[in-house]
Amino acid sequence: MTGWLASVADRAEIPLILPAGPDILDLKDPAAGALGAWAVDDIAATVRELAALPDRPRLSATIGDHPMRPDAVEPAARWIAATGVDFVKIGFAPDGAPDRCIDALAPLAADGVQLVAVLFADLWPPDPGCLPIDRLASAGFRGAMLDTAGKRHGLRHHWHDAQLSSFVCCARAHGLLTGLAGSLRAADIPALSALSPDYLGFRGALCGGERTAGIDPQAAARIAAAMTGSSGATPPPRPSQPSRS
Ligand SMILES: O=C[C@H](O)COP(=O)(O)O
Repeated sequence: MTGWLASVADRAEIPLILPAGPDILDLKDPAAGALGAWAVDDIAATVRELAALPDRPRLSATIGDHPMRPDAVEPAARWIAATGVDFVKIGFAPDGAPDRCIDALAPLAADGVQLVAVLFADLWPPDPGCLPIDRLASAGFRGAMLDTAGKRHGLRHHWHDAQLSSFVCCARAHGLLTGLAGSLRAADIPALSALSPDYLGFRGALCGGERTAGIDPQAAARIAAAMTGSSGATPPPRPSQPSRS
């Protein structure tokens, strides 16, 4: 069954999205770039706040947009991992030294940190054979997600569904969790759910179209309903809300 991920820009958005029941709450500041990072203190506070929630969503956090250099990427990932978040998301582009960055992160994965690679579908060729999936698996990454760095066009503008399906199959065959995102809309959900990724990721669609606008609870409810309709699943129980600070 395909789950869904919701990106939230700050702590104030969390009570707005929780009623929609995302499987993964993704702490990411869209105003600060494709993988804009939250302040570490805010991530750590959110980890603490949500720990007490029954059936809480898992938490992912992005490390920010960095050049593909091990000395930039590895310390940022280590810093975010120290917050205790469930998944640390790291962006990979073909320019620079993505392979060396992946290798530099292997010790973190060996320490038990669940790393998720975000591969930018508008920067890599639309062929899973060109992606470093083998290397990610060997380095101990937990997952690989296709997303877009630019937000003008959606994921399916850059990769056809057959190519996305190959990505899902290839990453899964390597034992990785698989995710698809990139300006996805409710209309994309049936076709992409049919490819059986582990999750679909959303931000813009939760804000009524503009990803730097705040979460719109009604738009979020529409995405939740579309996800439930596609999976045939029972809606998840409504979690209680964390205290605001
Ligand atoms: O991780 C998922 C992204 O936040 C998706 O954002 P987007 O729907 O605005 O492309």
